[in-house]
Amino acid sequence: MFIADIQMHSDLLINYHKLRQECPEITADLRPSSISGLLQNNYHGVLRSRDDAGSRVLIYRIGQWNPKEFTAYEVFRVSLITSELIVQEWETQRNGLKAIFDLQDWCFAHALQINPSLAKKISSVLTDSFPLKVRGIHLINEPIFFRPVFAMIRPFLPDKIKQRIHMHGSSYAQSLCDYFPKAILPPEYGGTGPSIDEVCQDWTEYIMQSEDYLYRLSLDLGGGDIESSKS
Ligand SMILES: Cc1c(C)c2c(c(C)c1O)CC[C@@](C)(CCC[C@H](C)CCC[C@H](C)CCCC(C)C)O2
Repeated sequence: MFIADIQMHSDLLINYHKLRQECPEITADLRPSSISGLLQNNYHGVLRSRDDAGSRVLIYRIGQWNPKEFTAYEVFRVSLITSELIVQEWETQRNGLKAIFDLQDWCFAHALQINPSLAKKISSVLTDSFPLKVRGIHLINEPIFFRPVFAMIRPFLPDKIKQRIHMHGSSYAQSLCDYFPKAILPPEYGGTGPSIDEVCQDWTEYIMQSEDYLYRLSLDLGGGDIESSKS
């Protein structure tokens, strides 16, 4: 073990707790009931099968997020919930994750929700405040006016992460298959796997079943409104 490694790991731990303390809007209560509307709308799913590298593959569909109904903080909470669940899996600890963001129907109302402080939090979880290896970020259907938002996040990202971000535009059905096996991708994304609706419904069910675990996590980490459990 090298001193540099120990330093890196303790920074990660410190940053993880800092995120939980500084941003209770996202982290105070990880029970999925507060964001069940997003989940029921099939905003998010995790593919049943891993990719060839053993990474978990997560899909987010921005078009399923109604910005009048849910804030960006609540949308962020969905990612945190999934992250807390998959970080328990040893294969994910070892092989990390890849995320596909479908930005179809990204509009001005979404862009307005992403302020510089949130942009910083997004880059911070990708970089050094959550113990998951981010092995790839794939943006598809990104419209022109997503660029100013990405320009807010980008400067905070280290080169290592920047290099793992891929923009596919609208011809993603071809190019996603260069990164993921066809057999695991839903047909909506150019694959032959289960449909995106099935993927989202299965993962929603899993999140809902994990409600108790997520609640206990909120208590143990004591971020905000919920009383710390001192038993
Ligand atoms: C541990 C972990 C977390 C917690 C996480 C993500 C990943 C890959 C993680 O490993 C990705 C999504 C994110 C950063 C939450 C994002 C929530 C916002 C409100 C979504 C809006 C849409 C973004 C403007 C789209 C672009 C984002 C990429 C450049 C990451 O949460």
